[in-house]
Order: sequence, then structure tokens, then C-alpha cells
Amino acid sequence: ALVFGTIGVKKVVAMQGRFHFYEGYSMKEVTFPVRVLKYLGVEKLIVSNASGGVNPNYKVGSIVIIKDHINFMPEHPLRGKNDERFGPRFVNMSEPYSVEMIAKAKEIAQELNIEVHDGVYLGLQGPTFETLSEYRMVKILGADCVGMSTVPEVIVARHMELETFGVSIITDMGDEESILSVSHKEVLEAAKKAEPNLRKLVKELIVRVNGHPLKPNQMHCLSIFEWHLHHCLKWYIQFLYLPTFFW
Ligand SMILES: O=P(O)(O)O[C@@H]1C[C@H](O)[C@@H](CO)O1
Ligand code: HPA
Repeated sequence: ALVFGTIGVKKVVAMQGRFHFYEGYSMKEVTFPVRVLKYLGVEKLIVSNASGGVNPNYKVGSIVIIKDHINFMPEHPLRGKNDERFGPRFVNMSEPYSVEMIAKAKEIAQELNIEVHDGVYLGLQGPTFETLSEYRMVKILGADCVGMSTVPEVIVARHMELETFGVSIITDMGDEESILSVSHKEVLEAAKKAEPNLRKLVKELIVRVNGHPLKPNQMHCLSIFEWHLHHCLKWYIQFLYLPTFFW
């Protein structure tokens, strides 16, 4: 479901849940919502996820601002014929996560006294959690945390020039000394604990981040239905992409 609302003067649409490659969806299906949101006029994408931490400075419940990612997913969302209407064949990935939004989020975190880290997220297929050797590999490869989502959506967002901010909640530590066991239940519980701070941070980021009125050319691909929707949304549209358990 897409949930429409406002935060301050900003219009927000949130995806209630997301699709994962491990669930059997193709990468095109996983990333389709991002394309739809872009054509609804969304300017900024905020992605969140739960991940396993391999950086020893993290602990369960840490909020990590994603500064970069490593794509270790088995299929690329842009594989196949490129549709130039969406974006170029070869996409510049030198700034997948907006430096400006990262700086603003850090500033807000400091003001609100919320502890945040930054780090590199590595995306694996899942659905298995990593073996201890795989966690070690993730660390050696230069990542700080590992998960099973986000990377495909961010690639497609960059393809369409959607400015993106990403945040990860560390729900388990994949470190050989401290790892006990990890289950989805623990992931949900740890994510829930981080929810109040994450909610404050993201809300404030949405309020403070710059937005622009929709440009006329953002309308040209909209269907009649979308056109009406567009008019309801008027000026600012932002996209808040939080898994259901954060709401
Ligand atoms: O959708 P995300 O990446 O936040 O969810 C993580 C990865 C798996 O879907 C699930 C494992 O518990 O949490
Ligand atoms: O340790 C993890 N590995 C992969 N995905 C995850 N999602 C939450 N925790 C993890």
C-alpha cells in the first residue's frame, strides 16, 4: 500500500512494506515502486532497512546513516534493454546517497541528541543470514553492515535522478565474538526499539530538507489517474520508504 500524508508542509508518500528479491520477485518488480514514485513527482527518496553490523563500533539498535553501498546482489536491476525515458544506460554511482541529506541528518541527530553512525551497506541476496565466515568477508570487503534489500531500489533511484537518503538499523552483530544467533523475530524487536529515534530523525529531515514545486515536465508521463493524484499532492512530494514495522 502507498500511504499518503503530510509532514510539516511536505507531502509524503510511504510504501507500507517492500518487495525483496529473496521472496521470488524479479529485480524489475522489486524496483518498480521506485519508478512509479518518480512519475508521481517524488523528488527525494528515503530508504530504511534492518541489517547485521560488522563494524565493532556498532551495537544492536545503532542507527547507521548509509554513506555508500556495495552491490553483491545476484542480478542487476538495470540489466536488459535500457529505456532512455527513465535514465541513461550507464549510471554514475559516485554519490548514491545524497551528501547534502547526510550532512543535514547528522546535524539534526546532534541537535536531538540521537547517536548516529555512518557506514557502508553491503547487499546480499538472502534469505539466509550470513555464516560467520560470510560476516568476516563482508568486513574484509569494506562494508560496515549487511542486509538483503535497498541496493536495487537505490540503483534505480539513481537511474532516475532521485536524490536518496538511506538509514539502517543494526538489529544483530555479525561479529565472531559477540554473535549468538539471529532470527527474524530478534530483527523486528531490535528495529522496534530504534523506532522512536529513527522516527524523530526522519521526520525532522523531511521538514528541513529542501523541496521544489513540481516542474511542468514531470507531468508528461502521468496517466489520467496519476494526473488527479498529482493535483491532490500539489507542491511538495517526498517519499518515505519505511518498512511497516517502523510505523
Ligand atoms: O527489508 P529489510 O532489508 O529492512 O529487512 C531485513 C532483511 C530481511 O528482509 C529481514 C531479515 O530479518 O530484515
Ligand atoms: O545479519 C543480517 N544479515 C542480513 N540481513 C539482515 N537483516 C537484518 N539482519 C541481517
